[in-house]
Amino acid sequence: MMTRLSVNINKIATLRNSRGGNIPNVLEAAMNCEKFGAEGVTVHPRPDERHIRYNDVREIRPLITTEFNIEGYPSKKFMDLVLEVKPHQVTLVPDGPDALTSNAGWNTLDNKEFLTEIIGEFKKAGIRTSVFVGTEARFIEGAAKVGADRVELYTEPYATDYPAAPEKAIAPFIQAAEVAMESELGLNAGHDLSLENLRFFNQNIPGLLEVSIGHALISEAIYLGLELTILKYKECLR
Ligand SMILES: CC(=O)[C@@H](O)[C@H](O)COP(=O)(O)O
Ligand SMILES: NCC(=O)COP(=O)(O)O
Repeated sequence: MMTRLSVNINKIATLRNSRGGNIPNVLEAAMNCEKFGAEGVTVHPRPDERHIRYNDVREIRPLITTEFNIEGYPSKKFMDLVLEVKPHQVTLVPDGPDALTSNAGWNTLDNKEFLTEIIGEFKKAGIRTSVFVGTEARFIEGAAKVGADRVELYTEPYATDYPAAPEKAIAPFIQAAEVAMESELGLNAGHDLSLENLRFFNQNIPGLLEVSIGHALISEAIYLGLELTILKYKECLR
């Protein structure tokens, strides 16, 4: 099965927010991602709404015909939004409110009770749950124990190490994928994946179901256009 590409459109919203007004239009961008072949749209609302806004999330939901993935820290406000909007998937990320961007996965052992309760709420609402984790086996196994359907591997360390030493960079992720499989968890991945490093990642990670990509993809679209950029990312996933 081919790995699905979910485009994170936070950066489109960040550009719009820099000026006020509605250029570029995030709703149009979400629809265009799907039109140009993305198999999903990801958003990551943050408490200060400096990227995608809560209301954007509400307005995008009815437009999505593929898969809608909402990522974020499960505060009360975030949970209420997700339960109202009912995306196909929610990805829980342990970011503090002032995080510049996501910079770590969950310690699923220390947060066992918290995550179990939250995942239970989303499960009751029929929303698939994914937990953002690093490559440590005990935290992936912990994600299964709190009831998650999937994990999303935090790929920033892979992206950083890939240019100098691809084999070394991928090794912990191959092991993590095996642990996820043994734990009967579906496998997603994201953060800093790009046209440079995506093909190698996908070729080497068994059972990869979905990647969510924003920063590099939207940046490349400035030069190539969104349609060609999405096509190029999808080629890396073949
Ligand atoms: C969880 C993850 O890696 C992404 O959601 C990333 O944090 C993008 O969010 P920003 O665009 O707000 O940095
Ligand atoms: N979950 C990762 C994501 O949505 C996008 O991360 P990035 O490509 O913006 O680093």
